[in-house]
Amino acid sequence: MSHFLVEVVIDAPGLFLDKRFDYLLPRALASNAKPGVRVVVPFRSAWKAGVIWRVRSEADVSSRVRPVASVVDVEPVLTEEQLRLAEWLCERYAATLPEALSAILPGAFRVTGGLQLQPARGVDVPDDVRASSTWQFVLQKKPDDRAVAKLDSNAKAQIEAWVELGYLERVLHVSEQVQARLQSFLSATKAPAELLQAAAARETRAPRQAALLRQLAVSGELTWARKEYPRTTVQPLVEAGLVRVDERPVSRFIWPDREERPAPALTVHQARATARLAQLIQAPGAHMAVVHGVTGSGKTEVYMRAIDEVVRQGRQAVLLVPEIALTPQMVGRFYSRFGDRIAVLHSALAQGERRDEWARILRGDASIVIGARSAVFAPVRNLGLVIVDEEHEPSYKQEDAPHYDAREIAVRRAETAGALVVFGSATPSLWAIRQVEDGRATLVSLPQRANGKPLPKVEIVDMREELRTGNKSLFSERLQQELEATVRSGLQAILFLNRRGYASSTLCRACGEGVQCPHCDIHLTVHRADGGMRLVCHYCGYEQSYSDCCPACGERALRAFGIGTEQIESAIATLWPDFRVLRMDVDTTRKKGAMQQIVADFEAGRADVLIGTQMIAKGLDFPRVRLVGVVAADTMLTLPDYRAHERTFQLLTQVAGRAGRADTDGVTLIQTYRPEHFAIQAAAAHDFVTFYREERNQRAFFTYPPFCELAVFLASHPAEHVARGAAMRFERELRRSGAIDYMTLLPASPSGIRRIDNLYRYQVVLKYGRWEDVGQDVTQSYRVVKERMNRLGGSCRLDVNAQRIG
Ligand SMILES: Nc1ncnc2c1ncn2[C@@H]1O[C@H](COP(=O)(O)OP(=O)(O)OP(=O)(O)O)[C@@H](O)[C@H]1O
Ligand SMILES: [Zn+2]
Ligand SMILES: [Zn+2]
Repeated sequence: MSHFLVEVVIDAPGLFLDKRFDYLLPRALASNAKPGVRVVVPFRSAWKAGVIWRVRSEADVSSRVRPVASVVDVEPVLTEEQLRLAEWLCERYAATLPEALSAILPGAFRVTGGLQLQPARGVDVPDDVRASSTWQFVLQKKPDDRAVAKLDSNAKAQIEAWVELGYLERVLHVSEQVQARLQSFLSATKAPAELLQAAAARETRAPRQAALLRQLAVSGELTWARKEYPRTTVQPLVEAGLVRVDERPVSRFIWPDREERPAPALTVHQARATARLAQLIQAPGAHMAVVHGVTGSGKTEVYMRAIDEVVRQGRQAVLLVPEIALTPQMVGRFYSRFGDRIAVLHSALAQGERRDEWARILRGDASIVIGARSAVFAPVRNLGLVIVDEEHEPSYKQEDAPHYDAREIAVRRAETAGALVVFGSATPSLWAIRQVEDGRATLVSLPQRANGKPLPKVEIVDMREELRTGNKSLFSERLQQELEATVRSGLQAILFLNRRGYASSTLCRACGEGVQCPHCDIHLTVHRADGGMRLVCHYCGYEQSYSDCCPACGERALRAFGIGTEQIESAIATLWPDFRVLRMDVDTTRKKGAMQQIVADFEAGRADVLIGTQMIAKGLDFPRVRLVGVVAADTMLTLPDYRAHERTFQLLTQVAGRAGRADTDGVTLIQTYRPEHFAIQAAAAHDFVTFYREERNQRAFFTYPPFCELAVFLASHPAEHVARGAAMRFERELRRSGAIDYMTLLPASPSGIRRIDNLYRYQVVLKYGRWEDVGQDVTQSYRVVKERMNRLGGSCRLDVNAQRIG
């Protein structure tokens, strides 16, 4: 007789768990032994949750293989395609299987298993035992071993004795983080005519029953509102065979009010783009397109038409947007077009909502998924289209393990499914344009704004001139004039600065020292908390109060340097006390929903000026914004990052693009100390092509992506020599491996910030052509070092296809 064996991936971190473990499946549980089903299994001396990866049938099974303890699901929570995708994640990003699993399956599906004490069944328990308070405690609480350990020694001894005597037993209890929400439905089991007849017969005797029957005759089905129809009303109808009650899972997610908005007539360019995408959708096989549409060109409408095309074919679509763009307004736009065929997946949802939306997609109840980065893993079974909007955004790359890039996952899934993948942006990344150059992607352009107006006029303001003429304010004369004019005429302005806080650092005018974080190798940032000033570390959260007394030399000569968003806010309050100002940065958006609130307030005209960091540059559509002011463009240029020029160009173009999107003409002013820089010049001229050529040449010359790929290894440890040692060991391992012929190594060195939160950080940067050539050796070397480092109390990470260094 053959046995069912299942291979289980354990849902817990730890390098030693990075494999599939064999378990025996008892015959009684065999019917739901499907890959993607959650189980609880015995593991060493405990219970662990996991997912069935594969099912095998084998004649001989070693007696050491233990049986599965509990099967949680009837239907899988992951599709076969997702399981294979998880395996691919491991290869592509040097991830472990549990890491890949946790990236794909939402945390709301987490399961825990443990033993609970409960009275044994069918055993006669003496009355004096029953009467004791300890017995009552066990009866009510069903305690696990941890809860028992907290009891006094008397009670503990008593309980152990009862277990010996067989009065109590330990039973496995499985609990889910969040359970499906079930809703009862009432449905008619007879034809309307028969229901109406039955209603008439009950009219006087049972008017409520009659009312229910008449409703069901019209609608066929109702959600069961127990206030209106109590059980005493429903039960007789069920017994009479007229009504059926069943429970079905429903989503906890509540949609905003649906506001019908007709689809606009397409502009010429939108029509052309839509037709091109429709061709690619209909063509057999997988395809890739890059939609390069200037800011305000109406890309969203083009996406909607493509999605419509795919859905009409009976296939599914996934739309990825940056987290910030997932405002209720934006989701509302899609909802008004597509109704509840949409599912949303993003971090602002409650656990239960996420779980239910995931389940709706799995059941095929939703055919359009909208979400942030992780929505790329949505459990669609018949994928026809993936759209990555604002494709250039760094947030598509996951910072923690597994360090996946949602753009690559999108390509991978489209290839597997024979679907179209679309990358849309006003400022496509060098990577995206490279796909076009290499013939892998089709370029689709939207060169004009949907409102028919020109792109906003951009002026560069030379701040060196302002200094020379004696203006020491944050705002140039020009910016002051335009700001005043804009707000006085009832329109809105956006002021952009890519740095939060009040000032970026401190400097002593007497001795030249600044104040450093005691735990990190970085200057403290000045913040203006209620009333007073504070010094804050942006890396570890350390805080201290601010005084102008220099900690190094003791002179009262400490000054704040480098402007931040808070300083702009207070400068406006001084210059124009009547302006209504909103600020959007990490500090004002920590609370859940705060970001959405700011966007909604500004959109509704409850503020004149919005001050913000890069958060405000992404795909927001505010019709009343006339002026955009970039307070200091240089802060981004000087970052120690090979993508500093690209980021500067993208941010300037995107933020400039927030101006003049509806009926007003837009004005953008860029304040800078380096007005001649090509990234600034190109952004001001809306000249993507010139920027692209210049940047492409520099990257090719110095061999940086997209002309190679980077991987960054980082070791951190409280002792500097251990961190350095691990990085050097990794480097040596690689030099000894065959992969060294296919890559360039930048030797072990301190990372951009040498110490964060008392941990020293050392890195090794790898440059290579294709991961396939080096991946196995690199992963192998990484594991060797990581295992050792884990024992030494430190940690290692390897960011494959890294978007930044250090
Ligand atoms: N065919 C059309 N006719 C009239 N208005 C349109 C049309 N298409 C889009 N719009 C409007 O144009 C504005 C800009 O559209 P949308 O937000 O899609 O731009 P976008 O291309 O995504 O820009 P960005 O890259 O700056 O986010 C929106 O207010 C939208 O309602
Ligand atoms: Zn000093
Ligand atoms: Zn710190």
